[in-house]
Amino acid sequence: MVSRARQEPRSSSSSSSSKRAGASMDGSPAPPVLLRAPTPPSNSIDLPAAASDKEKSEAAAGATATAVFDLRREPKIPAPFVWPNEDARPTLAAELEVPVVDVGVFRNGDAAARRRAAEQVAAACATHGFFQVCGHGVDAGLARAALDGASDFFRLPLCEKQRARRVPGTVSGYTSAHADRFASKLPWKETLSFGFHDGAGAASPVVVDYFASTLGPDFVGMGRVYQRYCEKMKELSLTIMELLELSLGLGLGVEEEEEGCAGGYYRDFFADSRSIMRCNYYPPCPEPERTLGTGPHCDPTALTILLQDDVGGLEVLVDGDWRPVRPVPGAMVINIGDTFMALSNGRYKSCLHRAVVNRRQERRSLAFFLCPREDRVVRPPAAAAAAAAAPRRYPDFTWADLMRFTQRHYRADTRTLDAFTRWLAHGPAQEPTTAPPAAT
Ligand SMILES: C=C1C[C@]23C[C@@]1(O)CC[C@H]2[C@]1(C)CCC[C@@](C)(C(=O)O)[C@H]1[C@@H]3C(=O)O
Ligand SMILES: O=C(O)CCC(=O)C(=O)O
Ligand SMILES: [Fe+2]
Repeated sequence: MVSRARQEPRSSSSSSSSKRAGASMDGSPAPPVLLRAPTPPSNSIDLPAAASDKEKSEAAAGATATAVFDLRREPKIPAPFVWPNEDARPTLAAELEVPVVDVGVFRNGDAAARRRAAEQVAAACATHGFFQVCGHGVDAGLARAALDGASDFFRLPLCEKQRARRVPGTVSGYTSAHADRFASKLPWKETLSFGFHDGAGAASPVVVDYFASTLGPDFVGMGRVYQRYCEKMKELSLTIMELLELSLGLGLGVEEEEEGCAGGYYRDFFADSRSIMRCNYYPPCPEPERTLGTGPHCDPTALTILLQDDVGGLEVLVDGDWRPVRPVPGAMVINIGDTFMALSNGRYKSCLHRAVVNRRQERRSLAFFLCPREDRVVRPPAAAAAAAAAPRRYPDFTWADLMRFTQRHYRADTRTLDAFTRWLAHGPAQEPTTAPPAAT
């Protein structure tokens, strides 16, 4: 039996000192706190096809209470957090060699440097779909403030965090282990998610407004940190879109390239993006080898920019093995999502990844998910199909449809895009027409 020992995190960490997981104030095991479930929305979230009969009968019976787990007080992991061995397979020790690409060349480099960066990205995206970026223009102080803001939020008492609890059917808000959505394979994490968009559609700073309206005036400072952080994330996303276009050989003409002018199909496609910011908080876990912080999945979104602290836990599936992605100080992790895989007509792959937890240290990661405006039709540029001389791999769809699919019908996992295209062919017809869940 292969040892199931989970790799312990790297020794040094700027994270807070490790806390004993699971001990309540007097040391006795703390029962999960049961709160009455919010009234299910009219179009309640269907359980994924793989849901057990028990889950479906509970849903049909309109479960009257939703367990809310305070993950810092569980001495052993409750049954719903135990994942199948296939998902929680041990980690292969070898870290994944992920190129660190200097994207600063898109602001001040020469065409040759941009081409070299594009070659690094093409090599990564043709295999595991992950690369890291430096020269991203995000001030180290802002990155630190964003990570520390996550610690400050998640250290709040559960009742305070619950003031921001997720609105059913949307991705916005606070959740502890998604216990409000799923009955099994619960992830050992808490998350806080909110939408970001700027430009013509935003009369005021939407992230500041979200924190002020959801958590109150004491949280305006935290909102300002994430407002600024999201603005820099969007800027970086558009630079990476240029880089991806160049790496796919769809790039700007030679003269535009020489002039380094911004533009291109993908950059324009996301100019009015409406993205999702998610703060992940992974408490220390009493039985890390039996659960997962985030289960195996491909991101349904277009691009993910991940800022992780130095604890480690992100893993990518490569040739059947789970390979750690080591935190590189000052760098950010980039991966392609399902929506960009469709935009590249399948030339770049949305790759399987997961997050593992450990006994001793909390871990924080900030994921910025780039998403198109809800009603934009996701369709690859003609050149993408022509260049690959391949037929269209995916049908036209809107992000609103894919978002609704992941929030109301299907738990994003390893086969989301295939399940979605099948649902598109049969599903929406029965779907009551409802406005897409607002990401903000
Ligand atoms: C559109 C989305 C759904 C999830 C957040 C995201 O913005 C992009 C990643 C998705 C997710 C993290 C994939 C794994 C399963 C999931 C349920 C989770 O563990 O949080 C997914 C997110 C979701 O809230 O549905
Ligand atoms: O926390 C991590 O390292 C990964 C999280 C992730 O994949 C996600 O939130 O989509
Ligand atoms: Fe992810």
